[in-house]
Parts: sequence; C-alpha cells; structure tokens
Amino acid sequence: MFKLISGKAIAQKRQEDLRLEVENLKNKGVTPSLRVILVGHSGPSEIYVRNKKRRAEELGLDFELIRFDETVTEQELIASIESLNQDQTVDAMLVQLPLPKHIDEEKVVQTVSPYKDVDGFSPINFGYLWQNNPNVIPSTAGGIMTLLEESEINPASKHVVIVGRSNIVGRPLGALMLNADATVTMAHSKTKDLKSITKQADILISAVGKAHFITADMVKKGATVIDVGMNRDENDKLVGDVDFDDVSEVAGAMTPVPGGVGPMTILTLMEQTIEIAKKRV
Ligand SMILES: Nc1nc2c(c(=O)[nH]1)N[C@@H](CN(C=O)c1ccc(C(=O)N[C@@H](CCC(=O)O)C(=O)O)cc1)CN2
Repeated sequence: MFKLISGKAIAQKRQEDLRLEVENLKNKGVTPSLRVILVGHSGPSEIYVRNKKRRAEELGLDFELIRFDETVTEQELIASIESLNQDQTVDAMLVQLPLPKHIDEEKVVQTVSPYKDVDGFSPINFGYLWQNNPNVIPSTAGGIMTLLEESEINPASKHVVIVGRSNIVGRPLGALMLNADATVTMAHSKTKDLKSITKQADILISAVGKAHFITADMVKKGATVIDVGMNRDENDKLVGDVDFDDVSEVAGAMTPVPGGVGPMTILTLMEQTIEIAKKRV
C-alpha cells in the first residue's frame, strides 16, 4: 500500500510540543534567541527565511533577521558574525546559503562559533557528527530522520542511497544514516550507471536540484523515496527532483514537494535553537 509522508502534518504535530517547551523556558527566564543573516534578495532564500521567521515567532522565540545588500564585502560579513559570536543575548545563528560568488562560503561558515552554529555546518560540529557524537544536527538531514521515525521507517540494516553530496544535505545525512546503522551509498554527478545503484535502495533520497531527475525505472518496488529537491518546472511550479506521478506507481512511501522535507527543515531548525538555548542554561 502506498503511503504519502507529509512533512507539513508531522511538523504541525510537533509544533505544539515545541511551543510549550519554549513557554516553560520563558517561565524560567530563558527566551531562546535566533539570528539569521541574509545577503541579497534571491527569491528562494527570501521565502525560506520568511518561513523561518514565521515559525520562530509562532513559537515565541526571539528572532532577528540581519540583512546585507548583495554588495557586502566578506570582511563586513565576517565582522557581523564575530559580533554575534560575542553577543551574550544570542543563542543561535545561521547564515542563509548560498552566498554571492565574491564571498568565500567556507570562510564564513568557519567564522560562526561552534556553540552558536545552529546549522551544524562548522567543521567542529561536522566532525562530532561523523564521530557519532552529534552536537548540533543540520536541519534538513535531521528533518529527514524525524520524518522516517514518525513514519515508523527504521533505516537500520537498510540500504540507503543518497544522491547528492552537498555539505547542506548529502554529507550530514550520510553520517546520520550511518549512525542509525544503515548501509549507505553516496551517489553524485560523477557516479557511473546511477540507475543500477538507485534501484538497490530500500530508502532513496534525492538532493540533486533537477526537476524530474528520479523516474520510476530508477526505483525498487516498495522503496521509500525522500525528495529534497526545490526546483521550478517549465510552468514555474515548485517541484522536487522526483517525478512524483511516475514514481508513486512503484514506491511504497514518498514525500511530496512542497509539504515534505521543507517544513521539517524549519521544524528541526527550531528544535536545534531550543536545544542550544537549553545548553546555555
Ligand atoms: N544556512 C542554510 N542555508 C540553506 C539551508 C540550510 O539548512 N541552512 N537549506 C536550504 C534552504 N532551506 C533552509 O534554509 C529551506 C528550504 C525549503 C524550505 C521550505 O519550507 N520549503 C517549502 C516550500 C517553500 C516554497 O514555497 O518555495 C516546502 O517544501 O513545503 C525551508 C527551508 C538552502 N540554504
């Protein structure tokens, strides 16, 4: 029987528990605080940051968006991060990615204090994750693990194939899946005969960024398919990497786009902000 995994519904269900947790913390004099740095005016980043702001405010977090024009220099951006690192009123921060080409993303990410790095992208937090001793869990990867848990799909001893090796999704998800006792294959743009690999997956995760990239002939019957893609099709409609109508004929369970992984990314970001604030106390 086919199951549609709704990230939107799971995130809504968990939201109320989080709101109560924040209320409890506030009663103890602690308001978790999150700062998001946004450079430029890219349409998708504006939407993602707006979603983060809305969720944070619904939960009662102290949220502030720090905006820079596209022309900001690397030094200015780094100075702003260093000032947030020192600011005792700030628990958690992130720099919305991608950044304009003239800014060294790696350098920026490395500037964020590992104690405030709510994305879990700093080399120290990445290292902890790969040592199976996670400190902060990157939001999209963590959100996918929660989706599976809530859907009672246990990755232990399953063959998980992840297509895409970005620092934002593929790599941290590879670590989390390994930590959860899955057998993990990481595939990417240089992988040969991709179809023969994806066909072996019990759980197939696509984070490629290409509409209609995963088709039914690439999927094993009954597999769970998680779609991380956020693409615009020829009609400017938001679609994932997975050809939904085609793949739903063979998959056992699937996430939609929108309403799948996206809302779980935001939920996990909120959870991690609260966790960081709790550690401060
Ligand atoms: N610093 C970071 N930058 C980026 C990250 C990240 O985790 N940290 N991830 C992505 C974007 N992302 C989070 O920032 C993100 C993507 C999608 C959604 C979301 O809510 N999607 C909705 C649809 C939204 C729409 O209408 O376009 C859904 O899928 O239902 C939230 C966050 C890159 N950058």
